[in-house]
Amino acid sequence: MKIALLGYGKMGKIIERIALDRKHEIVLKIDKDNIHELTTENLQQADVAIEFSTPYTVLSNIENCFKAGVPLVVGTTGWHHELAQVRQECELTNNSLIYGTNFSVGVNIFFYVNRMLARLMNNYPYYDVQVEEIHHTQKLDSPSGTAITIADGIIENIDSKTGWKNILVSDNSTDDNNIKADQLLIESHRIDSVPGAHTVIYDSEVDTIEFKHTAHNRNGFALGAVLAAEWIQDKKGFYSVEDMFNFNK
Ligand SMILES: NC(=O)C1=CN([C@@H]2O[C@H](COP(=O)(O)OP(=O)(O)OC[C@H]3O[C@@H](n4cnc5c(N)ncnc54)[C@H](OP(=O)(O)O)[C@@H]3O)[C@@H](O)[C@H]2O)C=CC1
Ligand SMILES: O=C(O)C1=N[C@H](C(=O)O)C[C@H](O)C1
Repeated sequence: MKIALLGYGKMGKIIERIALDRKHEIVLKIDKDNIHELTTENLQQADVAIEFSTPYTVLSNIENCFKAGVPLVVGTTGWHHELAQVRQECELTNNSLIYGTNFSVGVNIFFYVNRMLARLMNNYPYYDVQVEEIHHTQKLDSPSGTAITIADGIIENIDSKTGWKNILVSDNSTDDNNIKADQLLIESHRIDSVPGAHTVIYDSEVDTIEFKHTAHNRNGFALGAVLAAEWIQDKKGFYSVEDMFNFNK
């Protein structure tokens, strides 16, 4: 399979290594300094594009892939408020896209069990629940996309929570730290070099239950993105990583 990498930072470089190990070919690498090479003609050399750039650049990269008619894996986070519009455009133009806040197998198992756990905990309303995420200090978005997916899985299943609120603990400028009872707190921490850790905490007067995923490195995210590229290359339509893992089947 011929792959175009849109974003050649921490993730792009690991995706390249894993794609080559799996006998794929990298035909285009786009980063900030060679963005002029992102032409329809160059994109059309690829069977699939894998996008891990920034929340500010992802939408125009998606647009360019739609114009070129190249199937696309989007791992970038921080743009999902635009999901409905991108989906509509993908379907109208008969293109293909798979997106996910986290492509690792372990986190997708975590997402699934998180929803089941929330359904169970809804019967025990004396436990309050919150989400904690820790990432490296270069991360541009907060809360993490993964934390938002976890929070959505809780809010869908716990009657007492109707929305989430983020507090970036290292950000001293946050002065509104009041959390209402129906808000799910997502606490974000930024610590040098941490690839990503997410914890769901159920706390009562008598005990605490913690459910935690820790990424030891970025290899799991990158392998998942390459698997997604293999999965999407001959499909049409708009998919999430959940469609690929399909744990409910
Ligand atoms: N879904 C998942 O499984 C995962 C998602 N992510 C997400 O992926 C994204 C990238 O993460 P990561 O690789 O760690 O970040 P990096 O900052 O290491 O890499 C992003 C790269 O994109 C480059 N870039 C800037 N503008 C453009 C553009 N217009 N087109 C293409 N590339 C551009 C940046 O260049 P420059 O530095 O010169 O600006 C940088 O090299 C983030 O949103 C992160 O949250 C991360 C891990 C897993
Ligand atoms: O920026 C990162 O590094 C990561 N971003 C994704 C997110 O926002 O959830 C996935 C992973 O946690 C690493």
